Amino acid sequence: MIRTSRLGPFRLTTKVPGDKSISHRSVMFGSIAEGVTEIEGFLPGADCLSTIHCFRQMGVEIERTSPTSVRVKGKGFAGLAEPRVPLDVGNSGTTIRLLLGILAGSSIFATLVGDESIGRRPMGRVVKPLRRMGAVIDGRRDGSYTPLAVRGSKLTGIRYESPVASAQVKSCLLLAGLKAEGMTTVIEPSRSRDHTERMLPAFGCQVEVRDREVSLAGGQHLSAARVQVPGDISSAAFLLAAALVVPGAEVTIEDVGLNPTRTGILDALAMMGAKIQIEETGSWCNEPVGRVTVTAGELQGATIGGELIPRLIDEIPILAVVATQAKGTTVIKDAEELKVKETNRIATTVNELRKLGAKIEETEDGMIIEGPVVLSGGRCDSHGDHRIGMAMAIAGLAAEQEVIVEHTEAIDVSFPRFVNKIHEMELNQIRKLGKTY
Ligand SMILES: O=C(O)C1=C[C@@H](OP(=O)(O)O)[C@@H](O)[C@H](O)C1
Ligand SMILES: C=C(OP(=O)(O)O)C(=O)O
Repeated sequence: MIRTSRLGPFRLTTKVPGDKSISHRSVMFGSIAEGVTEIEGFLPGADCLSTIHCFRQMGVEIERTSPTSVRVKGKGFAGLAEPRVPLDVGNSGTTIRLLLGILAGSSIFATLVGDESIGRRPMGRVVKPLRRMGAVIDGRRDGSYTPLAVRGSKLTGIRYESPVASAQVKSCLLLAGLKAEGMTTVIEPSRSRDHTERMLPAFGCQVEVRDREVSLAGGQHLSAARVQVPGDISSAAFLLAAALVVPGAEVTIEDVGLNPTRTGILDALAMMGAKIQIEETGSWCNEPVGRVTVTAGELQGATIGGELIPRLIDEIPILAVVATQAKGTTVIKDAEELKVKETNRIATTVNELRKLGAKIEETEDGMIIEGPVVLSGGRCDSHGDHRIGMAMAIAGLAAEQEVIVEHTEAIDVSFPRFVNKIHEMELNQIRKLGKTY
């Protein structure tokens, strides 16, 4: 459980834990590469630890040399050992979908299970195209849901027009494509995060990107790399949002990933009139990195939809919190994908924010929020969804009464020690004459 209450003006300069998407990929690619991959800035969140656990069960030696440093002794694709027990992906959609792509073209048999939430998430979106490549996969409801079983087999490359802009679908098929005969191409309706395309070249693979189309040739081998993981912009979003719901606040996040396929949240906040300064300071393993500062100020409602959605998909719950403090109507549309995340995030965001006094309506493909409102506060629940838990805790910083968020253990999935950042904000309140404003 986390309790938060209204904050006075504060200034905070901080860093956030490593990017979840990049941390997963660094362990996966390192495991199927030849040689030793060294990862720095790894996210020690539950999801990425699930990825480590799965590869250890396939005989890969993975050493955690510090809480955020990982050494992976790669086995090459062919070196993966057949796991004797089901691979447990926990709560992680990225782990299961990318792993399916790796296993489909392997020479082993494996079963995949996850928690109750994973059991509700659609797997047909990767199982169906993988079967077209020749994969042998079975599972509950004809492979639409976990538990799943994969028997590695010979694959052939395909040209696949994905109906959804999903980096998990794209990455799964590209990983299977590495073991397939011929070319594999994935075309997306709009661009999803491109970490796979950026990281594979660092591991010695050639990937061709043309607008919404990504291709690679089968039969390529990966060789070990050094990966420095930038801070996760999706985690930073919660702290930046705090600067927008607390009058007089300012938050700076350093060393955060600024990959344009991930910075949709900064664009959306700018559309709402937020004062944002972005400074790119470098490139880590083909990923732009920098510093972002958000300063409190008046916000207006905006319409957020279309190609922006895949670039901020995980940030929509916190965007909704910010929208409660913006003047006018905010419409979030084209976001049906939210229904198949850890929870149905349209329903959980709307229901939980309403408990705190927000004016918010659910729609078929998103939500409509009216602001500004003074949130009343009260009791709400993460429903086991890390992003909902954090969004509600940040809402509490602007509420009249205390906000109590239940089931916040889930936050460890992507942002261990999130609550310490709230304490840092509290400690950094600007004090005048011994009073806290
Ligand atoms: O590829 C990834 O690392 C991710 C892709 C996104 O999911 P979809 O591909 O299902 O959109 C995102 O929501 C998830 O947090 C991480
Ligand atoms: C949807 C998420 O992750 P995953 O799909 O990997 O479970 C998330 O982190 O918000």
